[in-house]
Amino acid sequence: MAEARLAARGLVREYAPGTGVSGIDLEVGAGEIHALVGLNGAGKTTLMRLLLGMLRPSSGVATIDGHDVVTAPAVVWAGVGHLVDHPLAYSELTTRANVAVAARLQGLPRRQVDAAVDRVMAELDLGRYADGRAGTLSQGNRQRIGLAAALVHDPCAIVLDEPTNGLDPAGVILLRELLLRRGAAGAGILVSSHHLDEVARVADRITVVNRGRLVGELDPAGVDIERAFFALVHAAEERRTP
Ligand SMILES: Nc1ncnc2c1ncn2[C@@H]1O[C@H](COP(=O)(O)OP(=O)(O)OP(=O)(O)O)[C@@H](O)[C@H]1O
Repeated sequence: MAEARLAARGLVREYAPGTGVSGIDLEVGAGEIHALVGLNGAGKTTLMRLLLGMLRPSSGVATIDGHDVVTAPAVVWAGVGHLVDHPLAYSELTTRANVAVAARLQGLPRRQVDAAVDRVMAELDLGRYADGRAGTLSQGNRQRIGLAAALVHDPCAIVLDEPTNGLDPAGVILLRELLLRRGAAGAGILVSSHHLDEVARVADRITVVNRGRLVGELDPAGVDIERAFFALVHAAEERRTP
């Protein structure tokens, strides 16, 4: 069987008792869009940081294409794209220069950069801001730069934490189509969101995180996804009550 693009096995990372994540087993296969949903503070960002090697687990293993993230070689990281926390954009550089720098930092050969930058800027409708300094752009357009920077090198493992943050309805649709296109092309995509209806439109699987644990899955084709979400969360809370 093919290696999962992203996998967590028994991942634990506690900040203080009862915080962080615990006992996480998760896989994102090639061509799969896997969404994480959960209340504020549930542990989604922590899990994504562990999967990206930004945080060391207390125990357990995170892998990308079968490589432990702690020791994965550069060639593996060249196939990873992520946007976790705030989009990183150099405010004095133009939009185009920011995305080009990201492409180079992610190992794209110099001769491929211009075409890749053009392509991803078109995907995110950033063309009209290409020569504007990032520091002068709106929050939503800076988010688009962050997404373009994460995706410019055509990664096969993608991790996006609340990628619709700040996006207008047109941006949400562009992102949706982009994710579906990348998934269909074989990328494994892990995405978190608070927008259950939007998640249901793109995700193949939806996993619910509650108090640092995975507590169940939602059917993306289900009729009342909000109700199903709260049912899982409440059931998890009741199991915790002594
Ligand atoms: N650096 C840190 N130090 C201490 N506690 C932390 C730290 N980062 C996160 N936590 C705690 O770990 C838990 C999970 O936080 P995390 O940011 O992963 O949740 P989240 O699901 O991404 O939340 P949100 O939806 O609000 O973004 C919370 O209780 C949070 O307070």
